[in-house]
Amino acid sequence: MNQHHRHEPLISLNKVNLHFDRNHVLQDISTELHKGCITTLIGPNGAGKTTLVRLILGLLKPDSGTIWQESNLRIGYMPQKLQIDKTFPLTVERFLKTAQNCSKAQMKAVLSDVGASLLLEQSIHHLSGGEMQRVLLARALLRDPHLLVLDEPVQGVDINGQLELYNLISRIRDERGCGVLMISHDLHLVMASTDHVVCINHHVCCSGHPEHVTNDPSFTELFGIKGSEQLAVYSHHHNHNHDEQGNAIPDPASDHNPRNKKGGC
Ligand SMILES: Nc1ncnc2c1ncn2[C@@H]1O[C@H](COP(=O)(O)OP(=O)(O)OP(=O)(O)O)[C@@H](O)[C@H]1O
Repeated sequence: MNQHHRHEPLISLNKVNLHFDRNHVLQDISTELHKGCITTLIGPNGAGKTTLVRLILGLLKPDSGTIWQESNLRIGYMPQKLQIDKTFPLTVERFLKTAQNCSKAQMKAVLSDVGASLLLEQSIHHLSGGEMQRVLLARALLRDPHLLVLDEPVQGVDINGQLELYNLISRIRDERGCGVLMISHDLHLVMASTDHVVCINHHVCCSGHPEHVTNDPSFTELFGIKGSEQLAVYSHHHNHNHDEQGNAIPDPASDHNPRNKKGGC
């Protein structure tokens, strides 16, 4: 077990369920987020990742199950993308102030933390993909969060920039000791920069330390990854099928069936 997991949890979900009308989007989700630990949420499109994040942010309430969080927990949230009216002139400085009432010195310090110290006076509309992600990260950090929640933090960034961003997130975790929850579609890069992986497809399919799961032959079978293939193209082999509501139905004939084989999804 990773040393970070010895920390007390920041947030603990126990058998959380959530429906949108008849769509049972989250089914009996139990997981924990820990101080100093980077947890990555992966799963196919429509699996409920963003919905789970919205629950954790307190924007949605579960239909059943409990979400416990440490008292006075501060969460810094980096959204997937922001719709900003391009006709509305907005510098990075003004944009950062929309999140938190903060001094110029605080803004400079946090921009320097994310390697974007020269951007303060720039228009938000003229930033590159990587610069925008750094500014969004800086904005989330201004709250001095105990938990940083990042929804696809490397979206719109080239491969070198993605690696840099993941390294930056690891460094921020090391320096601040905060917990990190991120949604990612890039399984390969995520494996190198995360402590804990939770794969959901409405329910938790599998979870664990990436070194443990990648050393397990059932992992390759489960995720269908080879070499540097990415999550976007992986074929998600299950040990079960899903009905139209997404409920897991074991396939009795399959050797992926948990009754027939230990471990796996
Ligand atoms: N506010 C809502 N009202 C009704 N249905 C919703 C709502 N939000 C999400 N859904 C549905 O819940 C399911 C899960 O959506 P969610 O955005 O959580 O998936 P995701 O795993 O984040 O997907 P992606 O990887 O494509 O971003 C989808 O079927 C979606 O249509």
